[in-house]
Amino acid sequence: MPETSESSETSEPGDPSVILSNTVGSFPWSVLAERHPALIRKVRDAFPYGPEQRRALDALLTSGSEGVIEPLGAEAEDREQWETWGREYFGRSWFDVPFLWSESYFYRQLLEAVGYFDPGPWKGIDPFRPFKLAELDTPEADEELAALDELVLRPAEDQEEALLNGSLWGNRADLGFSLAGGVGEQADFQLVANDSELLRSMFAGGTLCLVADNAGRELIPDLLLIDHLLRHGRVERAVLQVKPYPYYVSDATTADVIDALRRLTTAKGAAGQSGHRLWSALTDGRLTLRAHPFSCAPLPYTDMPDDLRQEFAAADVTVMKGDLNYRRLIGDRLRPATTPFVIPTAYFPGPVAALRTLKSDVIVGLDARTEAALVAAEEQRWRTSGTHALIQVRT
Ligand SMILES: O=P(O)(O)OC[C@@]1(O)O[C@H](CO)[C@@H](O)[C@@H]1O
Repeated sequence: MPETSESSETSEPGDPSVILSNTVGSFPWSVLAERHPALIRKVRDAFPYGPEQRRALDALLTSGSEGVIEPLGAEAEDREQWETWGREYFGRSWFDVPFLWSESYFYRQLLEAVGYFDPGPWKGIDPFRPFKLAELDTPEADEELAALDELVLRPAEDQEEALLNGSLWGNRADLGFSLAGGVGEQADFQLVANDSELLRSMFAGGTLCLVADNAGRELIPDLLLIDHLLRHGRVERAVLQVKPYPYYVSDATTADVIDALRRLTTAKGAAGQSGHRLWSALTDGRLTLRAHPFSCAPLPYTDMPDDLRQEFAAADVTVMKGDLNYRRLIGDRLRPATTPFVIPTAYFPGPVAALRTLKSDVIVGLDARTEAALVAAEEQRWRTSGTHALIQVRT
């Protein structure tokens, strides 16, 4: 089993333990101790930030590895919000508080360091944008879009299956996905749970809420799937939830949706047509964007505010994309992998599906044989390697 720690302050009686980051060598520890410093250096190199921002980035580097969690600056508009979300963690080591919380707060602090929210020249400059844009501009992205020309010649059902797979595998760590490959041969091989038939039976003309994950080469297939579902009357309306500000490096914001749409509308053939249809769907309201502040909250969806709860309740099906949304949907806690998916999602106010490649320790809904086979083949590496995926549904 992956290494975890238990904290009497974070685990309710009878509940599985909340994942912390204080076990050296564990996955969460590696994210804080290795990934975050590497990301700070990457961002530092990607922009000609002045001395003030560089100093702040260096301070975050030091704080993250050997310091304690500090509150946001007095002028930060969301200072109070973050206090509500976890003032008890201020003054503690980043490694000793829930992994979900410290990871989220790291991104908020990184934006603080580069002046993303401050009045001034760097306001609103997404520190991750160069990496997101680069993904849209690759020969692989061109090939994937060109492959749509053949896909649209196939029966609508096959297209839907391929696009669902494209959306799922777009979430892979390497962001590779293939719309062309026979309907997901490789994907099926690596799926550890597959409720795709059930999910597709829920596309029955109502409202789809798709909670987006990454921009770039994950968002493109998400948009293509939405276009297909709208075009074929599989859903009447779609709501695409994105992040209100840059988060977890590549999470999609409204600006990223626009970049992805531009990439589509300027493509030739079927991809271009799809882009134009999506553009119209946004303008006539069949597709709407939402960027709720809770989308960047360091908390599980069990704690969502009422207005967001109502939004999910109004959807006929909500599709949660990606690993982080999965952690937030079921709670960032270690449960037995065979726990039925319906148990940790019972609170969710409507039918919900998870489309996720496995990139962190949490998982539920496996059958015992699948888990045993995975462990026999890979010990626990399958949980975090990004080479396995799942589609799980709670009706
Ligand atoms: O939500 P995504 O994009 O699928 O994955 C995000 C993610 O891999 O990033 C973290 C590491 O930084 C993991 O803990 C996490 O779940």
